[in-house]
Amino acid sequence: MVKNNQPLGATIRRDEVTGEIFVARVIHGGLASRSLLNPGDRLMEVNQQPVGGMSPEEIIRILASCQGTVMFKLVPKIEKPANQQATLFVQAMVDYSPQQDPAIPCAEAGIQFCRGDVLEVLDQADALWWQARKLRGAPGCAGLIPSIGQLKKQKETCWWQSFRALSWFSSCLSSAPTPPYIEVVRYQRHLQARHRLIALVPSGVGVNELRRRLIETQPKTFRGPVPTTRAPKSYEEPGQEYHFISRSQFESMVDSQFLEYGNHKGHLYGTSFDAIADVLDRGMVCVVDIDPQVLVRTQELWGYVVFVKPPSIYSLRQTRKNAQVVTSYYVNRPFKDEDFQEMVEMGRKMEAQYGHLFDCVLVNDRLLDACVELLSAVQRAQDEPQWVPALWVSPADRS
Ligand SMILES: Nc1ncnc2c1ncn2[C@@H]1O[C@H](COP(=O)(O)OP(=O)(O)OP(=O)(O)O)[C@@H](O)[C@H]1O
Repeated sequence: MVKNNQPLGATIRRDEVTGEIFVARVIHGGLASRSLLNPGDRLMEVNQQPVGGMSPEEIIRILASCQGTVMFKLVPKIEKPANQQATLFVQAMVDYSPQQDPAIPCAEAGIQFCRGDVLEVLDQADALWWQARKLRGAPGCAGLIPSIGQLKKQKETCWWQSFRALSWFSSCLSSAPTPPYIEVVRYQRHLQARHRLIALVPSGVGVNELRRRLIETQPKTFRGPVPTTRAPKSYEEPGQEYHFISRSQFESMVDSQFLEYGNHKGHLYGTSFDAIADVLDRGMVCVVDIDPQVLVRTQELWGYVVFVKPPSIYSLRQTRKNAQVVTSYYVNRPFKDEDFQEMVEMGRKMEAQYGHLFDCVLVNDRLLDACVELLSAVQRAQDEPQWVPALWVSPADRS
């Protein structure tokens, strides 16, 4: 229901048999809920005009023409619906716009959300349309969001198709498709608990440099346990960013021990479970760079995923003037414009495909700024309360 273009925070429905008009739902925190309207109340009159037998559209027209106070005459529903469900917090894995969803009963009552938003679900009484509010920004009124059941029904809408594309990628590595929402809880790591694994997702834009500098700032805190077959550079200390091993040693580890491994510019690199566990068990923070498809957001690793994104081509030209790119022919050469275009394009594609898996997006523009930002993101991940998947935390540990 809308008056003077302002939603009243309620929807109505007509009983097709009796023609009676009922309040269908009342949005939590909206004007109608403050006026003590309840779902199931029978609407008799609006400003003394009987509404029985009218269509909902006619009633909305009456409301739209009302000036000042609106008086409803209602027959209240005898038993009030008790919302027994505990509040649920979910993190959206998809973008959603009610204006583009043809199935929503009232687009004005819906809320728009983006991947990564945390939503407080206040009402799940309707199996198809839940009421929720976004936690980011100023606390607003609740709105309708599709329930998980409703999302499953809506396989053909545009925004759902983009979600299916995403879940296809994730399913390359996990057999379960990505759900549209995951239940999350607020969690503060105990001081004695293992640190979260820090996973930097590269898009060819300086992840190695950032990882190296992070470890260098506090070598007793940060460690990168990546075995590699390449030779150490003059400034690299074995065991800090890399373990330098022979190809035959590497190959003997390949079958069982790696989360991910591959050939990069002629050398083998890997991320092994044991090496990560070793760093974490020493009470240090383990920092790896990893392909976004590798599942590190698990109960074992508590991965905190930082996507390192390129700035604009203009900024790349400015900041990489003196930088060298290592080509696949083992030659260092200055960056070219094609390299920058490739970085920007790669960053755009990765964000579109895997954005729902990133805890933090960091733009590697000016190197020192990016280093400071990375350090503070890593500290936040370890020391501040975080929304994490509910599956990771036992009920006794939830705050
Ligand atoms: N913000 C920055 N400003 C200037 N130079 C940078 C910046 N970030 C990285 N570089 C330089 O760019 C070059 C490539 O960086 P790096 O080797 O870390 O890239 P990478 O993302 O790991 O690339 P690849 O995935 O291809 O190995 C290095 O010479 C590095 O010093």
